[in-house]
Amino acid sequence: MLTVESIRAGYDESVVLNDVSIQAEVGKVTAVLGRNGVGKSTLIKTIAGLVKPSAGSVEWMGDKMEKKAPELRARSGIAYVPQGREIFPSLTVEENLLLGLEALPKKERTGIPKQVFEWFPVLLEMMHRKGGDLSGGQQQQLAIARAIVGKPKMLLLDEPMEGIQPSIVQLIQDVIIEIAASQEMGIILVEHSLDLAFACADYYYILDHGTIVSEGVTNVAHMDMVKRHLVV
Ligand SMILES: Nc1ncnc2c1ncn2[C@@H]1O[C@H](COP(=O)(O)OP(=O)(O)OP(=O)(O)O)[C@@H](O)[C@H]1O
Repeated sequence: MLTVESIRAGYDESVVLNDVSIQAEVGKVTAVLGRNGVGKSTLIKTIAGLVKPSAGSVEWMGDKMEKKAPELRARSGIAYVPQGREIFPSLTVEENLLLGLEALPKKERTGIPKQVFEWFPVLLEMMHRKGGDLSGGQQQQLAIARAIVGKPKMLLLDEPMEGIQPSIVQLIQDVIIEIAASQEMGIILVEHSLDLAFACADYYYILDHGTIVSEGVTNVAHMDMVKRHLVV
């Protein structure tokens, strides 16, 4: 279980998140929704350790995390895939994936798990191409796959479907659902599209003006109410 409790965080003088609390479970997809600029990425970066909170706590599998460096959080099973497909463009697909193994202890680095290519077959076809030569959708698949090879227990995905063609959006959604169903990983999905989030998440939180204004299970009954929070 990942528990974010009463987090206050931001940049320099500006407070972006104020008293934000969320929980995410292994085996479940937890969506963080909200309009542009409300602080979704800041929340996920606070969990990953890239933004330091000025108050509140982040607890992961019983350990306090808020003072731990991003590398230590990664080693404890929290993987972060930032917005904008940050892969290494001059390295091949294979080299990018091998770098993902670095999150594991040395003795567990036994090669790229085959499952990754079952989820993202295009990466097998493109193994020896440079990351920078892949399409946007292929780069996004590589970014997610690179996180998965490190066998995280909680995967933080920041708008993984943004600007991607519909067929790849569907594929990424299917993989997100399968990953959670495997019960070995949880996912926190930052998303601004209600439809995409509700298509794969079990539970949702809505951020607005730096606080959580609504949360619940992702069922049809909640959709209208959620929509009201998301319209500008
Ligand atoms: N590095 C930074 N330095 C200063 N301010 C920042 C920084 N990153 C984000 N902000 C500001 O913090 C606020 C929240 O940004 P954040 O990226 O967390 O929102 P978001 O909900 O993820 O937005 P989007 O949906 O557009 O990605 C915005 O006002 C943004 O301009």
